[in-house]
Parts: sequence; structure tokens; C-alpha cells
Amino acid sequence: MTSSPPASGTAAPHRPADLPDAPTGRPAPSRTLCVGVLAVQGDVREHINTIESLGGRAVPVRRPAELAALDGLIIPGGESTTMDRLTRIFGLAEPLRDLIGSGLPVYGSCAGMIMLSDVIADPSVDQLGQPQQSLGGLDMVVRRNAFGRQRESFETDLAFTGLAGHTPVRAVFIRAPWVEKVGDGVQVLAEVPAGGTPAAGPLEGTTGPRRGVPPGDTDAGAEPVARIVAVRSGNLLATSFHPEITGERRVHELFIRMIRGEA
Ligand SMILES: NC(=O)CC[C@H](N)C(=O)O
Repeated sequence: MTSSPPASGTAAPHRPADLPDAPTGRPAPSRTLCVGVLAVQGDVREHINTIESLGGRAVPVRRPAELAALDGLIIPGGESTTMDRLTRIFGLAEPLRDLIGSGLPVYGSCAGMIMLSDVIADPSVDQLGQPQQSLGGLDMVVRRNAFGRQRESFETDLAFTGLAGHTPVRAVFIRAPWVEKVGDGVQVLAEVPAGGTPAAGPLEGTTGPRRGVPPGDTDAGAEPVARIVAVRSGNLLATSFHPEITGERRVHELFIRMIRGEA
């Protein structure tokens, strides 16, 4: 296991730039939110489209100067090793740690969840022997590719705490992590139940896991256990899966309510 440097905690509390009518530091309900999507790598466009379909403004973020005006940030799915490398090369890693530490609302999906985790159980190691780093913020241990590789990608329906309505979330898992351990302040919002879910099936073009059963559990020959796939702690939200590619908008809607201080 490896630990990320903790968010410095020295930054001033997060407060978006243009908030004359919001003395609490929250965007006024009538103001259009500006949500950044970290755009060094990954499925940026899908998140931008989802936020815009909910009436928010979404902008790709590649430079530290672009962070100042944001009400919230999304770290997309993609490849966490590449994202780690590029955020450091672009000088984004430290400003992002500071913003996370100061309370900026951040939502990470899949690779984004890995970036927000304090500890990566199985970090990739580069040619110099350096383990990949996360930004951290969520007091938890995450395991990369835990449900299997690309050909074992799958989709399923999940119960998800705190969303509008009672219908389950259609969740797509692509080389997805699971959360192995959470600290006291981390709330579990969704799990893949022990033994999988009856509705689980392989994604088109993949073999998928054996009918709805997370492969990591059965391959180990142990009793299947439920696997944590969505969490929240304060202003940080993370999912192992990709709501942005199924037309499921309620996770982003929850994130917008978090930004507005309504959830
Ligand atoms: N769909 C994804 O974001 C996959 C995450 C990838 N396995 C990683 O380690 O970053």
C-alpha cells in the first residue's frame, strides 16, 4: 500500500470567485453553477454534457489558473496512472490537493475515485520504481481493476442512497475499482451485493463476469462479500462506475445539490 501526501489543509476555505449574494460561501440558488471537469485525460465530454443537461455550466480544466472560478470539480474516468502523471506535469496536483483540503466539492468517477482516495492498495509503479500517487481527500483504501480487466466490464442496477426517486441506478463498470476499507467519516452510498445482482450482465463486446458475480470474489474461492462502489465524505463524492455514459443524471444532480449546500 502507499499513502498520498495528505491535502495540506493550509489553504483558505473554498469560496468561488463571483458570489456577491452568497455570504455563506454557497452559490446563490439562482446563479448558474460553474463545474470544472479535469481534462488531462478520460471521458471529459460525457461529464460536461451531463452537467449542462442539468442546467449547469461545465468547463474543461487543464491549467491551475482555471481552477479559481469553479464551484465544483469532476475528475472523470480514464486511467489513474496517466491522470496522476499529467496532473503533476501540468502543475495541477498541488493546487488540487489544496482545493480539496479547503472544501471544494469534487466528484470522482472510476479513475476519479482512485484519484480521490487517500490510499491505493495496488498502485502502479513507474520505471523509476515510484508508485502512482493520488490526490487524496477520501479516508479510504481503493483497489484498482478490482472487478477485472476490460473484457470483464459489466453493467448492473444498484440501489444508491440519497438520489431523487426510488429506481435503481444503471451502473457501468469498466476496469473498475472497489473500495476496500472506509474511515469513520466516509458514508457508503452504494454496494454491489455479495454474489452480484440478478440484473448484472456483460457489456457489449466483453465477456463480463460470471453472471453478476464480481470476479475478484469468486476467483479467490472465498465467500462472496458486498463491495463498496459509491461513497461520500463531506464535499467529496466518488463512484466506481460511470453514470455519465448511461444517461443516468441523478448522481450529477446529487453533486449539484452538494455544491449548493442542499444535500
Ligand atoms: N474506467 C476507469 O476509469 C478505469 C480506471 C482504471 N482501471 C485506473 O486504474 O485508473
